[in-house]
Amino acid sequence: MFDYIVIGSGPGGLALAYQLKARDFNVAVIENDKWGGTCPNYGCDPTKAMMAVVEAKHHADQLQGQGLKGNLTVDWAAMRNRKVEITDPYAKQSFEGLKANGIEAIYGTAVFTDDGMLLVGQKKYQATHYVIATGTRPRTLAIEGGELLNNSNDFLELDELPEEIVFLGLGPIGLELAQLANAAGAHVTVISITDLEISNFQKTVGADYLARLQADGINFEANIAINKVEQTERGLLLSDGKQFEIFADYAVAGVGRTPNIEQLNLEKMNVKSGRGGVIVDDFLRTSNPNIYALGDVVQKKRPHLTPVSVFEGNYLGANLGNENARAIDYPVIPYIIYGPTKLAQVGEFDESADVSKKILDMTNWYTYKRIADPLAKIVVAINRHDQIVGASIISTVADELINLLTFAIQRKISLDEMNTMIMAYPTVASDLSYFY
Ligand SMILES: Cc1cc2nc3c(=O)[nH]c(=O)nc-3n(C[C@H](O)[C@H](O)[C@H](O)COP(=O)(O)OP(=O)(O)OC[C@H]3O[C@@H](n4cnc5c(N)ncnc54)[C@H](O)[C@@H]3O)c2cc1C
Ligand SMILES: NC(=O)c1ccc[n+]([C@@H]2O[C@H](COP(=O)([O-])OP(=O)(O)OC[C@H]3O[C@@H](n4cnc5c(N)ncnc54)[C@H](O)[C@@H]3O)[C@@H](O)[C@H]2O)c1
Repeated sequence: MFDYIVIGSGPGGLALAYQLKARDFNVAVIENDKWGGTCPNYGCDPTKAMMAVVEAKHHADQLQGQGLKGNLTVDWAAMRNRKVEITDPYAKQSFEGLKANGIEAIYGTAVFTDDGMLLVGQKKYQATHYVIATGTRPRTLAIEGGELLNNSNDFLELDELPEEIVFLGLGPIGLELAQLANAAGAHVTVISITDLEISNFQKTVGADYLARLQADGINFEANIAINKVEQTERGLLLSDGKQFEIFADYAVAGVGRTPNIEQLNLEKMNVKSGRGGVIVDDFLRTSNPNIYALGDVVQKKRPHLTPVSVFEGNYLGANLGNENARAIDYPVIPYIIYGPTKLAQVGEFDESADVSKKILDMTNWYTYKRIADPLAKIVVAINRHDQIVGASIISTVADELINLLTFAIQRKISLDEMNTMIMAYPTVASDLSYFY
């Protein structure tokens, strides 16, 4: 009998398991795929390991004729092999880490049984409390020939890069994978079911971002709902049943993710769920008092990101079994779409009498001139206390700047306070006081 069984060994489940173990609870983690979950095996880490190569090429391209000579090319197979070398050891290390820390690591698919226990293979396990941390998987499209579409996992495993690739979806998966394929020499088209607008980002920087990708050679098609995929002699044929048709050697659906809940038998345990996943309250409790849920598998408005799952894991790790548990209180959450140019956003932009918004073109600031960044822009929202409350950035180094602004927003740092600090120059941090 365990105190806690955590179902799913992703970043959220692991953060929780280690915290509970440190509090001397008897803990088990169950995993039915690669230890460590989506982020290190199929998500953040593999994509960003490959993106590092693409970023280096773009940086060199930007300095062509300004001291650098000679064109660089991206070698897909070598880039993929590097990704494998970096990320492959993680699953084993993750499993061994659990064992070394006295956490029971059980391999197999967990299914709740009628008597409130968990069945994994032929064996039953019992705990006082269970935590569902089973994440999501790629969403499939229920269209004719939908099985001919690949997903992000398939794409990242490709040994050779097909020549003509179509991506469906204008989310981070479609946009990031399209940039990897394009940089490695494929002819890439991204098909959006909506207008060409990146949702949740400030419009001006979102439009700049798409223009950058177009300038890099990616084609975009807007307001097209693909409803049929066929295998033809010329390759895959994707069509919308009206006028639109496109041939491709390979097609990837980046159309969102589906919560991993069907296998669990949640109805038996009276755990309520919706289309977005398991329903929880502000204490991450499900409708069953003995079962909690965290991470991507939870139906929530907040973004599905590794640091959010870890935050929830840490929250439960500190609060489970604690009579004075406090409701979860999320900080502001930064969000990035990666690429050689990054799009990053944090905070709120609701303009009111209290909040004003300004757009600064930073392209000619020394920070960006030095690295020959072709476009650097920020939208900042400032309140009447002279505190930054929102920031939306496009630049090569937006991933660095967004975290500093996250800190400034979360800590409510005003211009006066910012000016009490000295930042190393020239860095993105040395520009911070210019945003007020
Ligand atoms: C291509 C891609 C790129 C991404 N890039 C980023 C990024 O740059 N930055 C970022 O912050 N986030 C990124 N994400 C999102 C990030 O990977 C997830 O938010 C994060 O992994 C969620 O963690 P989790 O612990 O909630 O779930 P997961 O990491 O999904 O872990 C859940 C685990 O539960 C297991 N499981 C499921 N059902 C069962 C069962 N019945 N029994 C046993 N085990 C089960 C699964 O196999 C899985 O290993 C990316 C995702 C993808 C797909
Ligand atoms: N940089 C990052 O942090 C990062 C990178 C990759 C993935 N992720 C996470 O992975 C998750 C999944 O990403 P995603 O891009 O698949 O999902 P998403 O939900 O962000 O975007 C899905 C896209 O698919 C489109 N779409 C929906 N139905 C469609 C259809 N029938 N045909 C064509 N297009 C359709 C939507 O309009 C949208 O543009 C997200 O939760 C995200 O947080 C994060």
